[in-house]
Amino acid sequence: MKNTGTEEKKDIRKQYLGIRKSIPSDVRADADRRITERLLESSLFLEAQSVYCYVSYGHEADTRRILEESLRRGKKTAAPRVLGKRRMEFFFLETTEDLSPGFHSIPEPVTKCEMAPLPGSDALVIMPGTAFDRKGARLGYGGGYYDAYLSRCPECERAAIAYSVQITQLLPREPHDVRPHVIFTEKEMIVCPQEQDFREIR
Ligand SMILES: Nc1nc2c(c(=O)[nH]1)N(C=O)[C@@H](CNc1ccc(C(=O)N[C@@H](CCC(=O)O)C(=O)O)cc1)CN2
Ligand SMILES: Nc1ncnc2c1ncn2[C@@H]1O[C@H](COP(=O)(O)OP(=O)(O)OP(=O)(O)O)[C@@H](O)[C@H]1O
Repeated sequence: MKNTGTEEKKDIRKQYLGIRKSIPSDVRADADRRITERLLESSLFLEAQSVYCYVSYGHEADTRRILEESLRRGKKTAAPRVLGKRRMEFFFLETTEDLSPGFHSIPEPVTKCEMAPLPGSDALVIMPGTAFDRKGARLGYGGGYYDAYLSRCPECERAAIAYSVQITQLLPREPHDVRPHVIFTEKEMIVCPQEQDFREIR
C-alpha cells in the first residue's frame, strides 16, 4: 500500500486490519451469518432494485451469500473491478461464477460482464471498510476508490457491513469522504447522521 493518506489514517488502518484479522474463525463465521441476515432483512435491501456489492476477500465481512441472495431474488447485481488509479466501475453478474481473481487477487467480474450504469436512487451500494465511526466516517485500504466512485452518484443508498470490533471512536475526516447511510454489524444497525446534522454534531 503506497500513498495511502495521512499518517494518522495509516496507523489506524494498520491497527484495525490487525484487529479484524485476529477474530477467531468460529466467531467470524457466526458474525458473518448475523451481518448477512440483518442486511437481507432490511428494507434497504428488500426495496433495492439493484445491488452494487463488493466481493469480500481476506478477512473482510463476507458478502458471498448477499451476492447469491441478490441474484436469486432477481435483483440486478453488480460487483466492482479496478480499472486504474482511484478508478473502479461495477459490472453486472449473472452468477457468482462470473468472478475471477483480479486486483490484489480480489474476485472481480470477468471481461464478458456488462458495465453497470451509475447506481440511482433505487440502488443499494454495499461498501467495505477497515474501520468506521458511528457517524459513518470510513477508512478503506487507502485507494480512494469508493470515495471517487460514490461522488459520481449521490442518489444511491449506501450501506456498509463490518464486524462490531471495526467500529471505533471518531475517525479523521476528509472533505472527499463519502459516508454510508447505515452500517450493519453482527450486533446492530447503526444509522449514520447525514450531511446536515453531521456538521452540527462535529
Ligand atoms: N473486496 C473488496 N473489493 C474492492 C475494494 C475493497 O476494499 N474490498 N476496494 C475498495 O476501495 C477496491 C480495491 N481497493 C484496494 C486497495 C488496496 C488494497 C491493498 O493494498 N491490499 C493489500 C493489503 C490488504 C491487507 O493488509 O489486508 C493486499 O491485498 O495485500 C486492496 C484493495 C475495489 N474492490
Ligand atoms: N476525490 C478525491 N480527490 C482527491 N484526492 C482523493 C480523493 N479521494 C481520495 N483521495 C486521496 O486518495 C488517497 C486515499 O483516500 P482514502 O484514504 O480516503 O481512501 P479509502 O477510503 O481508505 O479507500 P477506498 O475508498 O479505496 O476503500 C488519499 O491520499 C486521499 O487524500
